[in-house]
Amino acid sequence: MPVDGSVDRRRDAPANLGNGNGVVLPIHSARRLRLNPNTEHKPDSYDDVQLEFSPLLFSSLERYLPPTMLNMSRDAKVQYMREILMKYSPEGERNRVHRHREYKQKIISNYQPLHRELYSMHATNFFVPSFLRAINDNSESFRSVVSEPAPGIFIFEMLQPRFCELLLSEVENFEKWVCQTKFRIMQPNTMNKYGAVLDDFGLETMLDKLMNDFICPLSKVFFSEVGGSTLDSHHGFVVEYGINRDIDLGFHVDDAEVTLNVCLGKQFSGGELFFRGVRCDRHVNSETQPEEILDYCHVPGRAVLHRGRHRHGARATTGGNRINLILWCRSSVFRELKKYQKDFSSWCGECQRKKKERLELSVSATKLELLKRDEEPLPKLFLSNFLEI
Ligand SMILES: O=C(O)CCC(=O)C(=O)O
Ligand SMILES: [Fe+2]
Repeated sequence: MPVDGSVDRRRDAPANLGNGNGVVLPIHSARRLRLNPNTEHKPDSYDDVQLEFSPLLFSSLERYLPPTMLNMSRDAKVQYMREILMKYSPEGERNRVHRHREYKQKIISNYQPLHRELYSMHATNFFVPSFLRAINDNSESFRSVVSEPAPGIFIFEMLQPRFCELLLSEVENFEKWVCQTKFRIMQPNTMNKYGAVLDDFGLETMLDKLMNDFICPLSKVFFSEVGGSTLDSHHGFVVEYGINRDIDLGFHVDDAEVTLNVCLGKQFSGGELFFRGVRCDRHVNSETQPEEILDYCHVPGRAVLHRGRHRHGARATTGGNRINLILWCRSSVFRELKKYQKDFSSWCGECQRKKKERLELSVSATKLELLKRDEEPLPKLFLSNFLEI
């Protein structure tokens, strides 16, 4: 925890521009964008286009193009869409995204993956059967494999030991390459110095599938009030603790709506996660209530799923090495809507507590008022109205 005991707010990790939701404003009256996307249209792929916006954004926006433009050349469509996007994205942000794309491209075209099978989703090789079954069935069957030791913290067996081994060895191989080539890589976030961003060396597509097909079904059920039904981008990384690595992790909230944290191994002691209740921006440093305290011991292969705003930290890893896979899942829709709201009592523990307090106060004030009225003779009109009801 920082010296003043406050919660660290993590700086935005490399932002993904999302899937283009909301970029549907008419620009030229002659060539207006559609209000609703043409879901039947199969957009072009823009993967090879080296521009300041994500290729996915172009593909999504293409569905909103005026019908007359759909059969135009890809270059013409790019030019038109880029003009629109430039109007909505500040220059600093565009440059940052552009530089980050170049950085990733440089890594991906030089780094030779060790285990290619990790780079696309092979669900039956990655996940334990109980998890797969629960996802494939329905929301009722999640409940049988998931435990909830404190409200909003869900624990379940997720990854096969073999998958954990392969991922650990891929990360080791990547770090060896970084060391040999002296490539300067970005740290996973503002607080973890050790570890690597998996999205940056080619695992982005696989992690996107992990979020969409395996985390979204759970977060729709468990976290719908914080954007769990509209997750549309992620930041995926591993964190490493032990000797010559990070020791612990201070009290913080994640830059995520929903966080998946799975222990990959290896052997370690200590490193427990501690949770202290969910908070909105305004209440992030408010007191913890006794019922909000939970300590959790990591077990390899086992996952913890929680709201990004659930305040937490990790205690010192006192022996061995601990490596965890973290997937911060974000919802651009939720972030946009949040700007217009003040009351977060559907998920912030402190907003809830304050609301309850206000309600109790107003109930006792009403009771007092009624008692006072009881003592006075009731006016006729009031009495007859009352009797009619
Ligand atoms: O070390 C852990 O398990 C927690 C990591 C974490 O909270 C984070 O990276 O956001
Ligand atoms: Fe975290």
